[in-house]
Amino acid sequence: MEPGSCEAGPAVKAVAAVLPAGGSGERLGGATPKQFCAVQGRPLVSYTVRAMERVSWISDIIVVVSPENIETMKSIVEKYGHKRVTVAEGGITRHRSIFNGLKLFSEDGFSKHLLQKPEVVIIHDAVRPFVEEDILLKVVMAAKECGVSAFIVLCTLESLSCQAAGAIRPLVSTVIASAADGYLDHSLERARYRASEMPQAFLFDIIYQAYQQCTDYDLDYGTECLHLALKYCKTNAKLVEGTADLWKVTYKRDLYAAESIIKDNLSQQICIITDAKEAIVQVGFLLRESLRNQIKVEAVSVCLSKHDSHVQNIFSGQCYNFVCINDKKYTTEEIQQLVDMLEKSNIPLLHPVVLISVHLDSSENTSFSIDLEELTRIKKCATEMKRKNILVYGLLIRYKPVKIVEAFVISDSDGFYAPHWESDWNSGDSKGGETNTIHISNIM
Ligand SMILES: Nc1ccn([C@@H]2O[C@H](COP(=O)(O)OP(=O)(O)OP(=O)(O)O)[C@@H](O)[C@H]2O)c(=O)n1
Ligand SMILES: O=P(O)(O)OC[C@@H](O)[C@@H](O)[C@@H](O)CO
Repeated sequence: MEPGSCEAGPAVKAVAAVLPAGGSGERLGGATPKQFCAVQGRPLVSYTVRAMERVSWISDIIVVVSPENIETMKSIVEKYGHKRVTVAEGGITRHRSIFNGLKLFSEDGFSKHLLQKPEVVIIHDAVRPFVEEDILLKVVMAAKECGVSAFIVLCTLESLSCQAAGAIRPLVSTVIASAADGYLDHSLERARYRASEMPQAFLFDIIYQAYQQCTDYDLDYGTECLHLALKYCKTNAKLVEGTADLWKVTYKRDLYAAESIIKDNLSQQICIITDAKEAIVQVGFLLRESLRNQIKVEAVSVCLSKHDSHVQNIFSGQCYNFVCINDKKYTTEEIQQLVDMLEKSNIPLLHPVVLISVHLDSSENTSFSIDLEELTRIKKCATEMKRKNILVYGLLIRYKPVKIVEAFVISDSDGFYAPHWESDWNSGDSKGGETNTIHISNIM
């Protein structure tokens, strides 16, 4: 999507992201660099790439890795279906890696992928997986706000300009300076200082020229891109308050913390799978709205067929709970097929996985024509799946064109429930255009 062509994106010609991922992770320990450590069976770097991919106005994502990890990174891109990603070769320091990533856009380093040179470039450590679109938009807009592309003029002006921005956080510990003898020299007034985090954003020409002018000392020992823009291009970055989840995975404890956050996020995700007719999908969307009202839903992807590429996404660790909607008569084959796919995908499952099989009945019957055999079959399936720690529920919905008539939930336990439904589903007629929703008021 062309950024700026819609209210969602920044009014910027093109935005790219450079993710430095070329480190060795010494402080974390272990043989595997932290960006490639598996979290829920998936490399940490893939979560950060995914976070950038979710932002439609980022046109190119450059992941910069050490030479020996180029192939590893390319296989991650392929396995998880990452798009808009180019892998670049890193350097011996973070600054050198970032510079190498930026070179892909310069005329002399023009990539064979014909990357579009960005007006604004985001720099974000690949080991900071919890980055959301709003902070990215804030730093990009802040970097753009002077918006003057007369870059050479600006760099020679004495006055500072602001074509850069960086996320900051309050300091947790006080910063002190130690004297040569190892004793306290002085401490800084903590309230006056902030921790520099990521993401950061720059007019591309600003940060590229800063790196070109960098001394080797800066490239080898520096840790702050904002400082380079100030030192070499007199560009004073705008500081943007970031959220607590922008932290960097540095030590083992950070990896454990990242794992529990990722688990919590993923356990909130649901995926609606349906290969039913359009009208049924409509009910699927109504169910989605009801679920949104009832539980915190991180992500929903509607797959129109089981062979849809979305399904591959699911089994590459994107979703962990499933709502399968179909209009076939109470089949359990679908449940078995999904469980088989889950087991074949050998992704580490968040337990328990919830699988709701929704059966829709629009027949004119006065009540559900489910017979005892069908009911027993669903319950038997649910009992078997429970041994695999997969909780299966059958949700039987009988609906008419304008309203839901009745619904039943079946689980492995004895008996079944009949939730009271107040459905103001007016089948999408033009009345007021109010959102159709299904309210599950309570379960008997
Ligand atoms: N030569 C380097 C060094 C670091 N980085 C990247 O810069 C980010 C932040 O750096 P840091 O947390 O220091 O990572 P490491 O250098 O791997 O960690 P350590 O210092 O513990 O070895 C990481 O995504 C890291 O992969 C990089 O691209 N190239
Ligand atoms: O110094 P490290 O390589 O561990 O991490 C880099 C950090 O310094 C950097 O990501 C932020 O402080 C913002 O510049």
